[in-house]
Amino acid sequence: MIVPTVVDVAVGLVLDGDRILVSQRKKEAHLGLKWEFPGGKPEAGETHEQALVREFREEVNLDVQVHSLFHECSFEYPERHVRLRFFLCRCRQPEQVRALEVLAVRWVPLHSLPALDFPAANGPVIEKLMDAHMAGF
Ligand SMILES: Nc1nc2c([nH]c(=O)n2[C@H]2C[C@H](O)[C@@H](COP(=O)(O)OP(=O)(O)OP(=O)(O)O)O2)c(=O)[nH]1
Ligand SMILES: [Mg+2]
Repeated sequence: MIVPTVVDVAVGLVLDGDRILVSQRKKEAHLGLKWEFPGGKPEAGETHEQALVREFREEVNLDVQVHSLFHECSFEYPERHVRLRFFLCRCRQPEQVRALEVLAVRWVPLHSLPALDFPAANGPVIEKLMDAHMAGF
C-alpha cells in the first residue's frame, strides 16, 4: 500500500491594525503566483512557532512574535497533500517587510482578502478571519 506523505506547513497571520500581511508565491513554486500568508515547512527539530519566526525572516525580512493557533486544516492538491496550521502573529516594525524569497509582499486591508487569488486550501481560514475581524477578534 502506498501511504501518501503529508506536507506539514506553519503559516503566519500577521495583523497590524486592520491590515494583514500577504505575499505572492514565485512563479516556479507549487501554486506559483498565488497569494498566500508567509510560512513554510518546519525543519527537523523545529517547532511550528520556531519555523514561522525563521520563515518570516527568510521570506519577507520581518521579525514576528507568534501568539496562538487560529485554524488548522488539511487539503489534497493533485500534486501533494498539505496540513496547514495558521498562527496569529504580531510584529513591531511593519515597515521592515521586503520581498526576499517571494515575488511580492504587501500589507492589505482584511476586507480585501476575498479579492486576492489564494490557494484553494485558504478559503475557510479567510472566512474565519473575516468573521473574527467583524466581531472585533
Ligand atoms: N506558506 C503558505 N503555504 C500555503 C498556503 N496555502 C497553501 O495551500 N499553502 C501550501 C503551498 C505549499 O504547497 C505549502 C507550503 O510550502 P512552501 O513551498 O511555502 O514551503 P517552504 O516555504 O518551506 O518552501 P521551500 O523551502 O520548500 O521552497 O503549503 C499559505 O497560505 N501559506
Ligand atoms: Mg513558504
